[in-house]
Amino acid sequence: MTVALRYLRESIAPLVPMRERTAVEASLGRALLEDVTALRNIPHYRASAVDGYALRATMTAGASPARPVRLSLETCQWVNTGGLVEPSFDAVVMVEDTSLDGSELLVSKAITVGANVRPPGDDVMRGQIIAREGDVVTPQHQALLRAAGVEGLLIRALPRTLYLPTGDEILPVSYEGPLPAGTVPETNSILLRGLFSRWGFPLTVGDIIPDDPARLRQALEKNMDAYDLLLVGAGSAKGKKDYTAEVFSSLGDLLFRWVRTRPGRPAMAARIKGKPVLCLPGFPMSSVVVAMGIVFPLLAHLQGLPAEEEKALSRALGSFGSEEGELLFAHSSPPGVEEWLRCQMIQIRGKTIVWPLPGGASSMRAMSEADGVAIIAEEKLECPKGMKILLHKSKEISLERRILFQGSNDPAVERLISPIRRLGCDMVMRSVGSVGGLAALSRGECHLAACHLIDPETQSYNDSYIVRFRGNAQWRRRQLFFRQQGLIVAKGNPKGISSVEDLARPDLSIVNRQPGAGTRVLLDYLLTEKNIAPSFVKGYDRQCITHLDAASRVAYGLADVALGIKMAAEAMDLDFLPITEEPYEIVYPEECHDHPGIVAFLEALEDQQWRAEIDKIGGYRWIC
Ligand SMILES: Nc1nc2c(c(=O)[nH]1)N[C@H]1C(S)=C(S)[C@@H](COP(=O)(O)OP(=O)(O)OC[C@H]3O[C@@H](n4cnc5c(N)ncnc54)[C@H](O)[C@@H]3O)O[C@H]1N2
Ligand code: MOO
Repeated sequence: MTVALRYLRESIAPLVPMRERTAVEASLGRALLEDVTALRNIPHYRASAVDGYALRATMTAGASPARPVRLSLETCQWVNTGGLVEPSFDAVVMVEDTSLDGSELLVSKAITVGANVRPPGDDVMRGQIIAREGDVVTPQHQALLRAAGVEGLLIRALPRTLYLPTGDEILPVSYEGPLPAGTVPETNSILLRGLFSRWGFPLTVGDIIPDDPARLRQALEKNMDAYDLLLVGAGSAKGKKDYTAEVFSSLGDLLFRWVRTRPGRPAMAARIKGKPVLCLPGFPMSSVVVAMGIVFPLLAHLQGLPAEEEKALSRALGSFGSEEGELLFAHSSPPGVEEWLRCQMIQIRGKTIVWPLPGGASSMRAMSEADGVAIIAEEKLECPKGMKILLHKSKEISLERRILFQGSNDPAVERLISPIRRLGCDMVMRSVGSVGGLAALSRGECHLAACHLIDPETQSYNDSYIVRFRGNAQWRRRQLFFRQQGLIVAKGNPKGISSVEDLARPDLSIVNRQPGAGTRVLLDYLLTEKNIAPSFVKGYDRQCITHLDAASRVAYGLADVALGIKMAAEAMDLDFLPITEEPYEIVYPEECHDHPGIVAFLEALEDQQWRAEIDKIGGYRWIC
């Protein structure tokens, strides 16, 4: 990316002249290109600084509370704060230092000439410099400039950018009705608009262009003169309809294609009529990476500003700063590319830990849940657990009030985040299964774990597992609720599934959960109970990590049945055959008991709104 950017800077000249005149009112956030002097004094007349009486100071000589001076009201004049002090007066006495006695004013304080009078130019003198070249206009500047009689400003002009989304499958977000299969709502322009607006640059979004090289060429030719930078969305890779490179080459010089950055690898740029034209790959995260890594610094270059590479990324992300943390687990970075990881961050036992979120360049969820990005250099391949990495933050996070939950996935617990936030704290979650959660807790890698693990020997839940993982540590336990586990099947149960025995039917396939998930332990227990070997269950090795994921695979016909909780079946409008009710329990170390996030978690469990929501969904029974 750095190389691509350098090449762009060398190939594209900054715009000249990059200056424009604008009204003060329209100048917020813009950079001034000249010093600005006041055109009038502030205040521009002699103004009273207080509510009181304007008079001549000599008239108050010797006045004190014990011996007030009596003045005829005719010799002074009431004046409000900010009011004009007539030339015949030279001071204002505060109303608190006076009292009225008929038509006379009793003044109980001696004042000096000029007291409580703001002379013209007291704040700003006409001709004085009140804003300087290089200042970025703030609301405070705007008020000052207008008060000083300034109307227009010479500011640095902004490059005009056009974004052209392309793709036969792309529909406007305003499309009404259910989206036909194979179509995608045009959301990349929403992302870009937001980024440009945060950065303070204008962005125009064009109509969606179908995958037709002639139409793309036409759109570029038509808009070339009106914009300083043109961005084409998608069509960058090797698809049968990826024409962007061909069109760029036919109109100008292709400067580069493919960058050593992931996501964003298929990015390309051309110089057409001396102007930069870039293609942002279609996947949302790829677009973001190219926008932040190339487009944002290019906008600065077009304005003739210095590169300031070390600050560019932080600014592109919103200037939330960066923080170092240790990797929660080992990560393998692909060879030959700089990798942008979307990460979350937590502080535990005085250590800051960071982990990349799952999901590729197409994952919009990972992109929006992340606290920021960490960049793994091209030459770095294996990143061991505990390796220090720098997270460039894209949001404000209060680490001391945030907890990490690892363990069994449960949609009701996921819904606790909002009540926890209402209490001023935060919780981030990793669904690593019940065993994974207890193991993470034993390693000090989370504040809170949750499990529902049946012991096949005793048929009791959790005890033996907790004893095994806890070792000598002190852990607190709390059962939250019972949840119904059962078979999730297609609506109307077309395959006539009725019991666990059916899972061995050759015409059925299941979707399972990952090893260590309580639901998988339960399935193994149920199969053993019925003497069914896993090898007889089709799909036993197909895994997913959440109940909703399992249910969704049944909904899309990718599996006939999954063991899971009722809530997931309901969410996907599927049928549910109850099998058992299990206790769901949370566990946390004694030392975390006073952590504000744990205190908030426990308080949130009493949240009536949350409980009512869960009751409405069904499949849960409260313990207390
Ligand atoms: N055989 C290969 N396939 C792909 C490669 C490759 O090297 N070889 N690269 C992959 C990478 S990396 C990326 S990134 C994408 C880039 O795709 P394109 O730029 O060609 O874009 P499309 O294929 O048209 O779309 C990809 C994806 O993004 C969605 N999209 C496109 N525009 C928008 C928009 N404005 N708003 C929302 N979503 C959009 C589009 O529907 C597709 O789902 O290629 C990989 N493939
Ligand atoms: O580089 Mo692509 O943009 O990995 O997704």
